[in-house]
Amino acid sequence: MGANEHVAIDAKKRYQAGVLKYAQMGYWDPDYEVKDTDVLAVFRITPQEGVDPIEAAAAVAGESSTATWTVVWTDRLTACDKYRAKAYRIDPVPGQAGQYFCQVAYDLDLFEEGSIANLTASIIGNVFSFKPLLACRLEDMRLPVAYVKTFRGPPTGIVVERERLDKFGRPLLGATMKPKLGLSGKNYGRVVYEALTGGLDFTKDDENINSQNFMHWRDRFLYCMEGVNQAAAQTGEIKGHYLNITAGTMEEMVKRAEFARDLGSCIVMVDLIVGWTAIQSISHWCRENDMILHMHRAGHGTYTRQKNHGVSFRVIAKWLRLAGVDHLHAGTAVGKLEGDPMTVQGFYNVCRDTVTRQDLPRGLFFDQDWAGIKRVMPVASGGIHAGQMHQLLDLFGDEVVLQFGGGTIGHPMGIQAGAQANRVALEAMVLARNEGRDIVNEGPDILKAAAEHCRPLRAALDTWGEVTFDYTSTDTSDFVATPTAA
Ligand SMILES: O=C(COP(=O)(O)O)[C@H](O)[C@H](O)COP(=O)(O)O
Ligand SMILES: [Mg+2]
Repeated sequence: MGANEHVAIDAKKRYQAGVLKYAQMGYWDPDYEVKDTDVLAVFRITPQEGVDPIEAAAAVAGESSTATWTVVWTDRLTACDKYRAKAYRIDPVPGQAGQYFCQVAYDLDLFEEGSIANLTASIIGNVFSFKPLLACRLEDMRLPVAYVKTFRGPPTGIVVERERLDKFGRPLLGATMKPKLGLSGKNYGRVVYEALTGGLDFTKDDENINSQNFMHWRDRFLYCMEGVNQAAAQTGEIKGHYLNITAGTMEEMVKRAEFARDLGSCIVMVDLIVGWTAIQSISHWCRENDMILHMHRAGHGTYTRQKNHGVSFRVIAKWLRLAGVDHLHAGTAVGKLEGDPMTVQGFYNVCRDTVTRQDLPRGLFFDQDWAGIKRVMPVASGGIHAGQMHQLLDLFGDEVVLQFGGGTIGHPMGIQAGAQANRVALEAMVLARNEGRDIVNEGPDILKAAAEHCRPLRAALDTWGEVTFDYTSTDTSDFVATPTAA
């Protein structure tokens, strides 16, 4: 390696035709002073054998901002010194030979206001396929206040959602319809009705239910809203069903959203796979129409789970808060799907904080000021049951929707009993916590005591009490000695 390979080349030679190292082109600047208005990103890079890590970091900065593989004289027609992103820091990943965290600063002028599509086209546009890197992962971002303010964020937010629902001081309860596919509209609506009358606040379409032949979307909407309205009338509580409006075109999504609104639904749902622009459009629609927007993160595991390559879910959560969702699936830690407890708590902080603080054991590299945009209600869903209520309340607190799909509908005494078991378990645990009891250690006893007066809860504990999903987590912190266990 030449002595000056990391130093930006002399101004006179800088724009001569030919190939220079990215560091020599000015994309590595260890003395760079980060500005409050800069967009910051931290990437985990694994350079190929023999590739200099600093040059790899400079290449990431270059290819995610202005550079290409060779010098171009047209740089000189631009404010290129400003527009060039700067890799300014590189650290070996603790305990992972060959991996480095590199930090890159981007000038605010590089980004269009209010467009996640534009942000992502730069930050994750090309670099993840770059040949000198074996792998690359976007670990975290710091979005400056000036940039955050160009987004409208969640249309409803946690405070207004609770006011509309008139429910306070406890997590909300939901259930995903099962089986995921195949029910007719009438049977489906019956499941909604049973679950809501049993004590849940919400029921939910599954990610892959749209408008298949066994149940067209209008049937689903009509029967679900009949269930919602009947349950609300019978219980005296406000109820909702997340009507999934995911469809093949934006026009069709809006058509379905309008029908949901006209039927009196308080909430609609989309899947992450509809894409950033569609999410922002439907978020604006929800704001105009006073609707809560539920986001199912379908598909995320394809690129968020493996630590060496992809995009961390904490970054996806940040983008989704800007794009404007009210509910976001953010993991359970104890359930059937990937989720290291502290890593998952980091996702929850991104959703719920007014200012998120740097917290390396939870995977948060930066302080993030949310500049007053509303907070997102995280959703814990995926293989959870009443027997885990103490763990869920301890891990996530009150501002969360706890969603038990199989853990409601699979109850041996029926769906309504399944919902009752969850509501009683939740209320018993919230009461115990409020009385100052140690719910982590006493949780199983608190549940047993509540079950003495509630046969459905007893049956739930007998059926699922011993069910756990004890597997090693993949997406764990690099800054704690041993991965945390639930
Ligand atoms: O259908 C379910 C859960 O059903 P059940 O409660 O029967 O397991 C959801 O799609 C998952 O929660 C998604 O996972 P995540 O929330 O992690 O994105
Ligand atoms: Mg599902």
